[in-house]
Amino acid sequence: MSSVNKTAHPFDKARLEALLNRRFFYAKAFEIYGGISGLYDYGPPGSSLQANIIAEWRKHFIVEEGMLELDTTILTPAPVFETSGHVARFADWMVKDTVTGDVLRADHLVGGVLEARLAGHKEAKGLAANPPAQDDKDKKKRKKQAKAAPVLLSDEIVAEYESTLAQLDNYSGPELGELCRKYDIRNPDTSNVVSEPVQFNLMFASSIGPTGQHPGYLRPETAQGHFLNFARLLDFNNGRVPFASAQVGRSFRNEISPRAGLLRVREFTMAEIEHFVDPEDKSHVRFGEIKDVKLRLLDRHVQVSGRTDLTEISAGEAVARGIVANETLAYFLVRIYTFLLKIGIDPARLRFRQHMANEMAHYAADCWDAEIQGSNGWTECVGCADRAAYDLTVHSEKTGTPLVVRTALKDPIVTEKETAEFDKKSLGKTFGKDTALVQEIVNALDEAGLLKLKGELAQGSATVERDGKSFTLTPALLTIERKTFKQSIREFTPNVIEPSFGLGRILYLLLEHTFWSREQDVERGVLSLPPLVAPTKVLIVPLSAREEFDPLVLEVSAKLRKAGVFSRVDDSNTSIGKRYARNDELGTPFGITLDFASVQNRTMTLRERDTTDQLIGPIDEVIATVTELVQGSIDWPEAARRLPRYDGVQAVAE
Ligand SMILES: Nc1ncnc2c1ncn2[C@@H]1O[C@H](COP(=O)(O)OP(=O)(O)OP(=O)(O)O)[C@@H](O)[C@H]1O
Repeated sequence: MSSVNKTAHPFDKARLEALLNRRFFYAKAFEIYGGISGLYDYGPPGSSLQANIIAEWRKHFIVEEGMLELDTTILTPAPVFETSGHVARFADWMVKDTVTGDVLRADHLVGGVLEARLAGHKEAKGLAANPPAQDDKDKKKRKKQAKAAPVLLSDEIVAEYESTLAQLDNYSGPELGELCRKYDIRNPDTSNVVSEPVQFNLMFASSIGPTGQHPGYLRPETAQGHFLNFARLLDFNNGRVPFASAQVGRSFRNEISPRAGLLRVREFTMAEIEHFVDPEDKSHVRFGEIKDVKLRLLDRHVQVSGRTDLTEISAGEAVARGIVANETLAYFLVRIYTFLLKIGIDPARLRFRQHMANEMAHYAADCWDAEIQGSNGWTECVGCADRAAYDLTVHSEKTGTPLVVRTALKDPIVTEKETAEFDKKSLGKTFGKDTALVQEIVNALDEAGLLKLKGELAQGSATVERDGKSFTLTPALLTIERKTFKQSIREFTPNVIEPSFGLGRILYLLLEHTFWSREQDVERGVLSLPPLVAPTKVLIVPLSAREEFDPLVLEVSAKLRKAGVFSRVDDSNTSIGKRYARNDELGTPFGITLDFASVQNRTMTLRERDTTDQLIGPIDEVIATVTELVQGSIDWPEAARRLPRYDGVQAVAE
């Protein structure tokens, strides 16, 4: 079989972006009206790719883990986000160019400028270390580089910049303003000074109903829909925890200056899981199945020292050593990891980074982000947080709805305590309208207070007082006795562990990870998408448009459809090589060629995208083989053992 060199050409982002645009994976929305930053439409291959990622996500999480699926509304009344804290705190810091008024996100500005300076420093160091220019071309290149002004920095400043970058998510607005002044950070587009950072809430406000009587927001995450339905979900799950709910849906964030394509947009699809668990038992029944899987972790202690080296450690050890807070959180980190690998993310460019203590949401107990490395550096693609009992508690307090779990205790708790019992009739006769007040005073007493009162009553009478009024009690009105209580129900608010996926970020970085160009021709881009998520699984290519091919094309299409394999026919007038090249760009993993031999002998060839190797066999055998390839039950070397290699002339792609 042919070997493939996927790294013959360095990754070229511009080439990938041109491909994605040409093949309409996605494009700026409202383009003919000039477009709006941060809004994108997905075209046919992008939509299919996203749908296939979601289908696998549903299988991997909802089906495999028996989760409860939800589809809750996007439009949300304002009180929900007032209670959840989003109205007060779901905000970023922005600065304004003091001359042009351009708006920039403060942490991104600081990060971008410091990173550029460090890159310039590295370049300047490289230039200084280089031997003198060899020829005129080299001289010109050096001159051009010098113009771009890479500046050498002192070791001290390099260390300061690196430590600032490592903690960028930690800074408050005033601290970001201070950094801008200290390091003279200006708008890179204009070199103008920027204003002091001010907070900007990222939610899109709206109003519900014709008179605007219900202010609302477009949700910035799907999570609140899970929490508000908690009582129903718990009931659906027969009153027991742990269980998880899951939802795939749109979220909206009015990002300050979205500039990174699909990585930062204003409307995006999220897939979120809320796993409700007993706060006293965060073990996971299936932890044993995954405990030996190794993860690449960047924990907070490493980051504090400004380092970024990864610890490769099994999930079991990470929990045992207290690096990951509990089994359930570690279980989800592994499940996120296996999902991302399945859809084609390169494991060498995937890590889990722990949030620093003050970077976490104020209520979170621990938080890890699955970060994927791409041409923009490391990007958070999945947040995995232990949100403790925060959300259920605040919604319950606000609405008065109990959002708790009640479980029968195996060993009931037996307690003894002094208990006051009133003779209500006599009490009413004696104290009239003050009866309730007297009861309130006695009921508010603690154990010591009740014992004191009991002693006084044993002497004949006792006096209680409030607000200058005093009341005399006798054993005929009140008795205090020691009683035994048995508690057989435990009531608690569950904690929530939340894996939250941004599908657009994953999709774009997957495209980066799978893109390469053929060694012999850099123009021939390929997307090596796994069959599992590839938009089209099989391309059917009739050698010519002659009518005698039609029945075969129909037959093969129908048989693939019956086998559940999504195929497309390309009977355009271009050469077979061009048709395959086009589908390599679309990530189609397999191609079937129908030629004259197919008509005569009922054979057809099967091509694999990455190697361009071809096999040949009877139509039904090829269909059976490609079906298994698409299902992932066999790989290409196994297919090559089943079917003879084909080196014919007509159907070869090159
Ligand atoms: N503006 C956005 N565009 C695309 N995806 C996003 C955006 N904001 C968040 N996401 C996705 O949603 C996931 C969960 O959201 P979360 O609130 O944890 O992100 P975040 O910490 O606010 O992200 P960031 O710090 O990058 O703005 C993220 O891991 C990411 O994949």
